[in-house]
Amino acid sequence: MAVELQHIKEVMAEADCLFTEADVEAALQRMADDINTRLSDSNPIVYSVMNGGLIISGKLLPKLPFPMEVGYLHATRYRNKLSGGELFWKARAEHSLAGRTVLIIDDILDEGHTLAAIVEYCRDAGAEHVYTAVLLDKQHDRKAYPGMRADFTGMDVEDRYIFGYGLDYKGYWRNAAGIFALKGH
Ligand SMILES: O=P(O)(O)OC[C@H]1O[C@H](OP(=O)(O)OP(=O)(O)O)[C@H](O)[C@@H]1O
Ligand SMILES: Nc1nc2[nH]cnc2c(=O)[nH]1
Repeated sequence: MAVELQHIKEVMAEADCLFTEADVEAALQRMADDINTRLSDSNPIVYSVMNGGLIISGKLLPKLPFPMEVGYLHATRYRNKLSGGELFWKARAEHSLAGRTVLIIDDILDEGHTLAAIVEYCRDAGAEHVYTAVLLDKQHDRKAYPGMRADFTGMDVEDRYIFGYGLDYKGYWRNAAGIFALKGH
């Protein structure tokens, strides 16, 4: 246990800070301004994708001063590993989505399989409009389909293993107040 925690501490000590807390807060404000402009009259259901979407949603939602319902979905394909596998659903929507506008909030669009599956699930459940918001969009050519983007993106990030602001390293450092890249990855 002590060895593991020592490793977790070393990972942070050796990591590169790609975005500071101030950078992230500014990006969240830009996202909120954009979401306010486009969705304030849409009476949306806003879903945070657990676990990674937790911190971002908690920061973003108080900046959206319009009526909305809030819930969570839990789908994961990394499960504390550094590369993704098959999508595993832990919790699906509790609301009826028929005819509704849905906004999905997650921390990162990496290969995009997670968001693509969630969007498809919401559409199949009858949602009229499905929007996506991510703090980070990782820059590479391995997207689920070419040119894939979220409707609202905070910042583009380089193609490295990232943690902080909801993103984990082996289950740790979701609480880190900045966006960090793992040394050597
Ligand atoms: O674009 P993709 O390649 O599909 O990856 C993005 C997803 O990966 C992470 O979730 P993860 O499966 O690690 O679960 P977590 O949120 O519990 O960390 C992240 O929170 C996104 O949901
Ligand atoms: N923590 C973390 N989770 C991810 N899920 C998809 N890409 C990443 C990443 O770079 N870091």
